[in-house]
Amino acid sequence: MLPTYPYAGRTYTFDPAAPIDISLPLAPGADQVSCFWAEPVQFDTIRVGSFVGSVAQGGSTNYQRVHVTPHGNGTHTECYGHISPDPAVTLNQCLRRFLFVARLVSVAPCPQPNGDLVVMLTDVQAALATQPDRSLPEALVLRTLPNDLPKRRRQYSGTNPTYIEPALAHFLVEQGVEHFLLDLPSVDREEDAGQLLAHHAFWQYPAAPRCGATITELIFVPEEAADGLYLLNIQITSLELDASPSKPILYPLALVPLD
Ligand SMILES: N[C@@H](CC(=O)c1ccccc1NC=O)C(=O)O
Repeated sequence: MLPTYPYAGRTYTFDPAAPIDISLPLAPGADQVSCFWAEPVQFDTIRVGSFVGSVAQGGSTNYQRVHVTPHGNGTHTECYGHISPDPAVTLNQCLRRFLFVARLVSVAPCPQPNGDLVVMLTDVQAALATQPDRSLPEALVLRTLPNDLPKRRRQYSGTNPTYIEPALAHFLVEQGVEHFLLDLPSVDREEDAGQLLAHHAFWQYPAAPRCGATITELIFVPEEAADGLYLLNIQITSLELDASPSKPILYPLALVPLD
């Protein structure tokens, strides 16, 4: 028998043995996704006296230091601490739940007169309208089209990547979406003179900060996942920082028919 999860007055089942991992791996080297001019991930072998933290080099154990840039090296989740001067606003304090109902929606960005590619509110609304149940749960996963595999390794820095229309962020707030996940480096334009309009809109910062709300960037949603409803598990590290490398996992939700 499969476990059930309640949503909107109905009961859904999911299969814990059928996870869809929508995170990108963090690995050393230049062949990994990268944005905002981050240095590649680096693992350094620790040496203390005669000890070497490498079994391959004769040590008893592998023992390495990790050099990682959460916003630039791969899938990461952030809280409004990303745009606040307060160092106490950390993701580890803001994110207190880890299981959510999510809707996956796929949308192509729209070329703008200045050449920018932008995911527009009306296109997200149109994509939602094609789904049998249009309701927006507490999480929205945005897959941009085309969903090409090179996206998993793209070097985004200096390429003016696709971003979202701030009106889309406002819409998500109105709809009560607390967790927004997308396969882009940022919800905002790479270079916008520090405006970060969509970040500010999504977190309602500084007027009324949505403390529990998170944005997860640089996900990759495999083709096998169809648009629809999922159970979403967001796993993070307990770093007391505005952001953490993260591992979002989707489980397809199946509606249990009423008898
Ligand atoms: N667009 C911003 C920079 C920015 O958004 C940013 C810079 C470094 C690391 C992450 C960033 N944004 C991520 O969402 C600016 O032009 O100041």
